[in-house]
This record gives sequence, C-alpha cells and structure tokens, in this order.
Amino acid sequence: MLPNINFTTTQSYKYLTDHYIDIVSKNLKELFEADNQRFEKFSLQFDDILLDYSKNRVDDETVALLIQLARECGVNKAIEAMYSGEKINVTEGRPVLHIALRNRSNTPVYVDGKDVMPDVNGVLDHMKEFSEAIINGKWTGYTGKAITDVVNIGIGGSDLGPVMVTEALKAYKNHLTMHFVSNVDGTHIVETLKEVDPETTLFLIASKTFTTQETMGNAHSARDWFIENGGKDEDVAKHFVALSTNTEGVEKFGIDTNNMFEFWDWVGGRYSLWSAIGLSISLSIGFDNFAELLDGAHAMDNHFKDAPLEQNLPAILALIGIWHSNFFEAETEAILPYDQYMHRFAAYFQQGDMESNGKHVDRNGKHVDYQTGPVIWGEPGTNGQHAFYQLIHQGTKLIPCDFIAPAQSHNPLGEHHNMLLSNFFAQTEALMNGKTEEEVIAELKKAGKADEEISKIAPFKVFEGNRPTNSILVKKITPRTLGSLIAMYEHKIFVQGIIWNIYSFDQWGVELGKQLAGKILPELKDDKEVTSHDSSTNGLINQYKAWR
Ligand SMILES: O=P(O)(O)OC[C@H]1O[C@@H](O)[C@H](O)[C@@H](O)[C@@H]1O
Repeated sequence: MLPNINFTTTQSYKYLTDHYIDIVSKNLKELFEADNQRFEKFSLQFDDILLDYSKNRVDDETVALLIQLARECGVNKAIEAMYSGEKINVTEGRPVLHIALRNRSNTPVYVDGKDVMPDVNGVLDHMKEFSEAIINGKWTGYTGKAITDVVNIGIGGSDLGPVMVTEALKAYKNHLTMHFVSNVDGTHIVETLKEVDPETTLFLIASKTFTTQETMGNAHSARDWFIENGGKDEDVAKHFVALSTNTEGVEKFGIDTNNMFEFWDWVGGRYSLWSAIGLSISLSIGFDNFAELLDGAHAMDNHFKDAPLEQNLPAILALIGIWHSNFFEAETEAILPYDQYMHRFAAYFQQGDMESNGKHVDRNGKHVDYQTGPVIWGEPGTNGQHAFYQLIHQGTKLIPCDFIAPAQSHNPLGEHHNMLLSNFFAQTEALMNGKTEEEVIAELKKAGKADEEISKIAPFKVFEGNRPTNSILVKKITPRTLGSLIAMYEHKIFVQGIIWNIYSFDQWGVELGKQLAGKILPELKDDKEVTSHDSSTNGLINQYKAWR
C-alpha cells in the first residue's frame, strides 16, 4: 500500500512554511558568503554523475526539513512498495516495475506470485539475437538484401524514449539508418517512406496497446506502401516486427507472433524504453550498448533504493523541486542539456514528468489544494541562451533550471568543448549572482558613457540574480551514464508523486480528446453541415469541410 498523507498537514510542512519566510528574504550570494562549505555540503556524486544543488535557496535547515517531509510522507515505504511489485498503479490495477526490465542482478521480482525475470531475460535474449542478425546482415529482406534502414512507428512512450536515446548515443551508432514516425499527419510517414527502399527496410511497430490510432494508421500505410512497391503478403514477416503487450492485436494486424517482442502491462508507456520498445536502440547502437544502458539504470535503481535520503540523488532533486513548486510557487522547470546529442532529453521528460504528475486529484479522489507537477521544457545549450534565457534572467517568473553537461565530448574539436562548458558554468553563476545597479554603473562609466545616458540605460542592464539552478556534470554521455541519468529523473518524478499524494502511473487525462476525436472522425467523412457541437466547434468543422 502506498502511504496516503496530505503533505501540507505534516509537521515538517508547517516548519518549512515558517522557514520559507526566513529564507525567501535571503540571497544566494549571501548564502555562499556565509558558508564556504556550501558546495561540499550541497553536492552529491554517484558514479560519473555530480549533482550540485548548492545554487538553490536552501540551507542546512531547509534540507533537513525537506528530508523530514519525505520521511513523514512515507517515501521509503513507497519505494519498497514499488520494488516489491505491489499494485501501486491503483487506478489501472497494476504494479509499476520498469526497474525489473533493467534488474541486471536478476534477483526475483514477483507479480502475482510469479517471478517475472525469466520472461524479461527471454525477451532480452530475443532482442539480442534479432539485433545481431539485422546488424551483421544475416537477416535479409524479401529479395535477399541486408537491412539498411529501420523505421520505428510509435508515439508517446513508444517513440520519445527510443528517439531521445538513439540521438543521445549517436556516437555509438552503427551503419543502420534509423527513422521514427510518430505523427498521424500523413506527412510524417510519406516523407519517411521517400527515403527508404522496401527491399532493405525493417518496420518496428511499437505500441504497448497496439490500438493507438496514430500508430495503427501509420503501420497500415507502411504495409500498404510495402505491398504496392513489390513486397507480397508472405514477405511482410521479413520486414515488419511488433513491440507490444497485445498478442491478439499483433496477430490481427498480420504480424507473425514469432516476430513479436513482448512486454507487460506493468511497464508504463513512458517508462518503456527499457523494454522491447527499446529494440530500435539495440538495433542502432548494438545490444551490448543497450545492455550498458540497462546496467546504468540498474545502478541508479539500487542507489535510489538503498542510499539514505540525504545522499539520494533522485530524492534530493525531487525535494528541491517541491521546495520551488510548493513554497516559491514556481510553475515550470527547465531542463537544459549542454550536449547536442541530448537535444531530445527535455522533450522526453515532458512526457515522463507531465504525464506522470500532471494530476489534480489526490489518492483519495479529492481535488488537491496545492501545486503538483511542473511544466517541463527546455532546449540544448547554448541554443536556448540565444532564445529564451532572457526571460530566465530578467523575466518576472521564477524558473528553476537543471543544467546538464558532460566533461568529455564525443567530438573534441579545437576549443569547442571549452567554449560550450564556459557557457554552462557562466549561466548558473550569472543566474545566481546577477548584476547590481552599482556594477552596471561602474561598467558603463568605464566604457566612457555620459552620466545622463548611464542613468537612462542602467535599470535595463541590472540582473536581480538569486535564481535557482541545479548543475549536473557527468564525465561523459556513455550508455551507462545515460541509463543512470534517465533513471535518476524517473525516480525524482516518483518521489514527487508520493509527496503530492497523487497517482503517477496512470494517464486518464489523455483519454477525453481521443474519445471526442473518435466521435468527430465519422462526421468528417461527408460534406454535410455539422450541428452537433457548440458553435465554435461546429463553425471550425464546417469551415474545414468548405476548404478541404
Ligand atoms: O504504446 P501505445 O499503447 O501505442 O501508447 C502510446 C502513448 O499513448 C498515449 O495515449 C499515452 O498517453 C502514452 O502514455 C503512451 O505512451
């Protein structure tokens, strides 16, 4: 059973409310001046990941109270409940066991009394064997040619994870060309099919449910294209495989279940890159690297389960986030990777975080009276600096940011990495220290500006500073480190969901739109005027019909 505690009624929350009044008037600069041990105190290292959370408005007392909050909310019990296979995804009646997919130590993990590890390992063996056959060219297409291109057709969790990881680990890529089709917009599949040859293309139909409209639509169009361009029905088996939990659906589509890579309903879609859904990753970088990714995640899983909360990276990240959301009333969080390969990392955690914790009903079915999941967004540095950092530095909103960077580049070209990292270090320093009016005036004087001009321009050049950041410096973006990083964020989201007393593993909020689209689709088939909706929806549909 998950604990069921309204965190705003705990003792620690009350203390934190008082403590907030004290800390809100403090400046980060002063906090650093007052304590030269801040970095040592408020940073943690796990393997090749260094988390520095000292540039947040926290002191010893804040951290102690936040830890107490986590304890009072039963975070440790909740971790135990997840790891022991309890059905903590209550509204869907399922356990939450993505940790089993990367349980490299193979200790038994039970679902309804049955150890799931033999099945997990069986699918991993199948993925290994299949990936190797495709990569070394032993698996051939219907004309006997080796596969050159892989098209993953999936959406949401069946797309974002594979895209993010294959991009982040591009330095480990082999000769296969990867394509990802997600959008139901015909443009996506049409443009992709222009780039590939039916004789040498493998389609992965990735869908947990095998019912998702977008994926099924794209999969059918891909199969039609394959048949129209020379393939025969009996050739489909060589070019189409399924990654799914739904055997019946896969059979119905016409994919041989021997070419199905299975996973299970205890894997949430947005936590599924570790499952058969990761086949595109294993094809793109080889199974051994995929296994390294799993190893890294497993190492983080063990850390999360065993490390005391004070030294627990996911727990600390979660608590800092709660401090910002529920006390400073910050509404968003930016994820800013200073690594071009990581350019889809923020997009990936938009689903990971927002679909998990974007909930306004608590575990008692009651409307919460506090903020839950933040809006997650971000772009790689330094691009973001030249776009939206203006608002982070001088806007009216508080935007806590996670800055992520590798110490070693996969492409050490001249001074590029030093230039990149100088920006990574400079931004968090600038956000913390800001620039005072006196500093601005002194600078302008030095530049020889007249007093009148100085007094006019100075206010616009002032930076308040005191803006919170976490810095996550890793040695290098390897499969192992990336696995640990992703797992760190997954568990952060878990801890926050526990403290907010919400269910993080369902996603009912995506259903209504699907339901309504299902009703509207038949109305679009003819040219009759539509009157069944409100005047706005009717007006838009009828104009669409007039223009199409
Ligand atoms: O893998 P499936 O079943 O096609 O689902 C894809 C996505 O479908 C969305 O509707 C869900 O909100 C996501 O969680 C999910 O990842």
